[in-house]
Amino acid sequence: MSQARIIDGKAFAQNLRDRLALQVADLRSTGAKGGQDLVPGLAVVLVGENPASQVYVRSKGQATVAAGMRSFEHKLPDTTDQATLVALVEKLNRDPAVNGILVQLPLPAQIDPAVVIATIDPAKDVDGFHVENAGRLALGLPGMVPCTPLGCMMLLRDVLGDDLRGKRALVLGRSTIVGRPMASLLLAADCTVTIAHSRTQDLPEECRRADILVAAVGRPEMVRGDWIKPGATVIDVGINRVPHADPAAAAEGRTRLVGDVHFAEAMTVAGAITPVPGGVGPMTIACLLLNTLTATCRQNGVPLPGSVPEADTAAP
Ligand SMILES: NC(=O)C1=CN([C@@H]2O[C@H](COP(=O)(O)OP(=O)(O)OC[C@H]3O[C@@H](n4cnc5c(N)ncnc54)[C@H](OP(=O)(O)O)[C@@H]3O)[C@@H](O)[C@H]2O)C=CC1
Ligand SMILES: Nc1nc(=O)c2c([nH]1)NC[C@@H]1CN(c3ccc(C(=O)N[C@@H](CCC(=O)O)C(=O)O)cc3)C=[N+]21
Ligand SMILES: [Mg+2]
Repeated sequence: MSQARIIDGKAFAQNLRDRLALQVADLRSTGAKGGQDLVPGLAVVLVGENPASQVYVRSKGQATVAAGMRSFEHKLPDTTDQATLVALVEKLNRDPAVNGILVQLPLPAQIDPAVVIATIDPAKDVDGFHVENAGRLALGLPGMVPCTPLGCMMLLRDVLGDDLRGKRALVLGRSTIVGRPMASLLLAADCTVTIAHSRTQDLPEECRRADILVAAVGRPEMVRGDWIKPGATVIDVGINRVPHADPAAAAEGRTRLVGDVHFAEAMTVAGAITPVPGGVGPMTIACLLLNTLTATCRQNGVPLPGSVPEADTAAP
């Protein structure tokens, strides 16, 4: 039986991070010569004690420092009110050492994420969640592109290159942070794009038509092998923690990560597929660093280093 190529997002992300670190070092010395502080700074704000969020925030901070950037972590209690968080974001907007701001989601129930995101200076919005950046992406204008879809797009370009053009792409999920921006990026890459969601009729059949399948539903292993077109490229965004496969381990409360795609089944049908873990997740973090570097260059009127990929939609 045929076996899909496994797309090594972890290795791709590490390679990108290595290149970004070289560019950050360059910027640091360029700035030092010109009396300018060009060291990219990323502020990450975490409200509450969600254990998964704590893990992500820690790994973002580590990746930021490893790339030679400055990391500013702000941890606020679960009981923080919206006005306090908005005031912190406004302070970060004014801080010239902070080039990128990320407010970790989800937020506690008393805080409206839309209000907080609207407060972030669009130029520092390295998540690309602000209405201005979302609108720019939808219109095909340059702006900050959400990290996860951007990372998916880099992997697709690596696998398919110019063959992306004209391909039938299906995005499963229509969230504002993954599905919708992903569809915009695929459209900008000249794919023929369908967006599917919980109201889609005959989802398996929609999936089977796709040359490119991007799954972002948050349902463990929902996409089965027989939903996939033979030879298709499958990008699995899902991060789902489920009980360990070994019943004894599961009984001890141990868990494992699975995607939204049934990986073993998909391996026998797809042409290429991202694993979970080690696929899209590491790309999200690398793209956060990329966006932080891009934001720093734009804020300081410095050209993007040549070897840094243009993170914009509009770029063909
Ligand atoms: N690797 C990474 O870096 C990241 C991974 N993730 C992961 O990606 C997944 C998706 O995240 P996110 O977009 O935030 O999720 P949301 O819950 O915001 O959106 C899920 C989408 O999937 C649709 N959906 C849910 N159930 C079904 C179903 N049974 N059939 C068809 N469509 C369905 C929903 O449809 P409707 O709109 O109709 O409700 C919705 O559009 C999660 O597993 C998340 O953990 C998220 C961010 C980053
Ligand atoms: N404002 C904001 N921006 C985000 O980008 C954001 C967020 N909030 N809230 C939560 C989601 C989720 N997310 C992930 C990032 C990295 C991995 C990642 O590195 N995953 C590893 C494994 C991690 C593990 O073992 O738990 C992998 O897939 O290989 C996963 C998920 C970013 N998010
Ligand atoms: Mg700076």
